[in-house]
Amino acid sequence: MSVKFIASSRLPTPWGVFTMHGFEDPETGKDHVALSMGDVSSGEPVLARVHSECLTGDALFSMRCDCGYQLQEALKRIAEEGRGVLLYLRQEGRGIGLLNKIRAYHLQDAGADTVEANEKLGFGADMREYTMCQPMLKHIGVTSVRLMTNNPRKVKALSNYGVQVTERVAIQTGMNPHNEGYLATKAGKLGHMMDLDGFTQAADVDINRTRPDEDNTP
Ligand SMILES: Nc1nc2c(ncn2[C@@H]2O[C@H](COP(=O)(O)OP(=O)(O)OP(=O)(O)O)[C@@H](O)[C@H]2O)c(=O)[nH]1
Ligand SMILES: [Zn+2]
Repeated sequence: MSVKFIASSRLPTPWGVFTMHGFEDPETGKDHVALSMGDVSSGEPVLARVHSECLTGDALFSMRCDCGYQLQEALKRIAEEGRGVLLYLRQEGRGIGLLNKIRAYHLQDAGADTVEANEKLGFGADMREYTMCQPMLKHIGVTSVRLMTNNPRKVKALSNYGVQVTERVAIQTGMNPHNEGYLATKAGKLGHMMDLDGFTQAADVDINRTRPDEDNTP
C-alpha cells in the first residue's frame, strides 16, 4: 500500500512544538497524521508511538479506555527526549468506526466485554491494519523505532511491514474505576503485555507542560 504525502506544518502542543505531516490513504480515503520532533532521520532508533484514533478518549476525555492518557504520555515522553514520532492512525474503534464503537459501548453497558461486544456486532475483536506505517515513517526518514505499546500484535505487524522495532517500551497509564475491566480484558483476551499493578492512575495524570516554548523543528 502507498500513502500520499500532502503537507507539513508546525504543531505547538503543551509539551513542545512538533512538526505535523499529513498523508492521504487512497485505498480507504482516510487521512493519517505523523507528528515528529527533533532529527528523526539520523538512523538512530526513534522513540515512537503508533496511536489508533479514539475520538472519545483522545478528544472527549472519556475514562472508559486508556487512549487519551496514552496519547498525552507518548507526546510528553517524546518531548522529554526532544526526538520522536507519533503516528495518529484513523482506525477508530479498533477499525470498526465511531458509530459501531458506540453500538459496542451500548452492549458493554449491558454487561458484554469489549471483545464480546465486537463479536455480537459481527466484527472481529480487532480489525486494524498497519500497512500505512512504513511509508509514513519512510517519508520522514524513520526506519527503526523504539515502540511505545503494550500490544504484541502491533510490534509484529510493524516488523512484518518493514519497520525495524529495536525495543518495545511499555506505556501503562490512566487506570481508573471506569476502565479497570477494559484493561483486564485487553490483558486477558487481547494479549496485551500489561502489569495491572504497574499502571499510573488517571487521578495522577495531568498535562505536564514540559517545554511549551521550545521549538525542536530541525
Ligand atoms: N471496538 C472497540 N474499540 C475500542 C474500545 N475501546 C477502545 N477502542 C479503540 O481501540 C483502539 C485502541 O486500541 P487499544 O486496544 O486500546 O490499544 P492498542 O492500540 O491495541 O495497544 P497500545 O499500543 O498498548 O495502546 C482505538 O481505536 C479505540 O478507539 C471498545 O470497547 N470497542
Ligand atoms: Zn479509547
